[in-house]
Amino acid sequence: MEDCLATGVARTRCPSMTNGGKTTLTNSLLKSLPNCCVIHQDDFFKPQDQIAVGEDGFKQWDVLESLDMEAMLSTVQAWMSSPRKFARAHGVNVQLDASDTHILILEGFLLYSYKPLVDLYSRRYFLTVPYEECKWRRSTRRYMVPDPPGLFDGHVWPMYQKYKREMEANGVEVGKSLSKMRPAPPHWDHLGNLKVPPRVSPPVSLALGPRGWSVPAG
Ligand SMILES: Nc1ncnc2c1ncn2[C@@H]1O[C@H](COP(=O)(O)OP(=O)(O)OP(=O)(O)O)[C@@H](O)[C@H]1O
Ligand SMILES: NC(=O)c1ccc[n+]([C@@H]2O[C@H](CO)[C@@H](O)[C@H]2O)c1
Repeated sequence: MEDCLATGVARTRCPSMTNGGKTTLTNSLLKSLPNCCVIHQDDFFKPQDQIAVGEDGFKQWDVLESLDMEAMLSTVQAWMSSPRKFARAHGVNVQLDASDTHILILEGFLLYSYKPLVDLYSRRYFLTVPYEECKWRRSTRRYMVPDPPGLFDGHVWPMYQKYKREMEANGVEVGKSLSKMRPAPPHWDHLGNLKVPPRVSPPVSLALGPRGWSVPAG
């Protein structure tokens, strides 16, 4: 993540499967990175009465159509048009004496499945935990709408696998060559000096072991 600090404007993403630890990681990064904003994909769930019920009888929370991704994209664009104004409006303490570095973290479970956002990244991360660990963590969670019995195996896990397969098929999977990744645009600081664009590195996959220690994968 330290590469982001060398850039003028950096956008990074912290997606993972459900309960992969992205909120925990994001909160930790927020504490240590200057001028850092976060946008949570979960804040863009549509109202409950707009969530479709599938043939399996489950409310389809884990599909892209259950999220207002246009609204999320607009929020990202608001940050892009003025990171400083966005940070102030969201209560982030803007450090004027530091370099004019601004960082946006997008945190969510379906970030790589919405093309307009996929095209905006400058760093990508994907956290995974094994099935058993994921199922156990999920069983301890209480969402605004509690999971009905069988939701994990009947809907959550199959959708995770489906979208992950699609990501891979679309070339968004981890471990792709550098040339497939676009660098962020150059950025000028407040004195008009061109800042070095971020060094483009391949997306990083962090696989979390059963007790959550992360190791780079692939
Ligand atoms: N490194 C870790 N080791 C062990 N447990 C962890 C670790 N990181 C997160 N957890 C636990 O896993 C659970 C899910 O964590 P977190 O909320 O950060 O995941 P998430 O990916 O944001 O989940 P969701 O998709 O539901 O929003 C929490 O109970 C958290 O305490
Ligand atoms: N945040 C919510 O309102 C909500 C409601 C029902 C289910 N979920 C779950 O959140 C996860 C993503 O963080 C998905 O797996 C949803 O099932 C969220």
